[in-house]
Amino acid sequence: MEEKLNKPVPTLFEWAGGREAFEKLFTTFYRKVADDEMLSQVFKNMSPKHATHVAHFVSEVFGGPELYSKNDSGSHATMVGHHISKNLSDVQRKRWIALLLETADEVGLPDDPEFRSSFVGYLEWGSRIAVINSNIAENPVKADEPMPAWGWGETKGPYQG
Ligand code: HEM
Repeated sequence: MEEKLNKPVPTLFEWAGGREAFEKLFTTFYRKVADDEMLSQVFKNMSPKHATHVAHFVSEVFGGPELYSKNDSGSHATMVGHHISKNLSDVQRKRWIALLLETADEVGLPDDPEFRSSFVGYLEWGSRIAVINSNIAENPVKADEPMPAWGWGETKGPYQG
């Protein structure tokens, strides 16, 4: 029992496979987005760096290195700023999540119940906030606010086994 308690807890970033895993996930995903009847319209102006930026943002939120806030010179406010006034709908949000989860299976992201529960929890949380922010005209996040952080949450992790 003691030994189990002393086991180091991996971050979601580490558990998922690190930077490479997130870059593969989002690069594959945004390729699918470009071919998707509904989402291709929403992302018609995305930059060639979009997939990498989102991969870096999520990596950092999941406990990885400061790939978005340092390497990409981004911040929580920068990310939120990209959604302001985009007028996203809940139908688009649901399609975004469905396609991303399909891609997660395709690229072999860990499929254990605990990781997937934390992952889906984050996507539900983040995507709902993105839709809310997309329907307001001013960025509510100040430039110096810290990046969000996401962990294993209430499910606890398979690392305990
Ligand atoms: C957890 C959820 C989400 C995260 C972490 C996220 C993250 C990001 C980031 C980091 C950017 C900036 C990319 C760059 O620097 O090039 C961005 C832009 C954007 N996101 Fe999201 N996003 C989320 C959900 C969504 C959803 C659900 C939608 C729509 C269905 C959406 C639509 C957009 C659009 C339209 C842009 C701007 C693209 C452009 O440059 O034209 N996002 N997002």
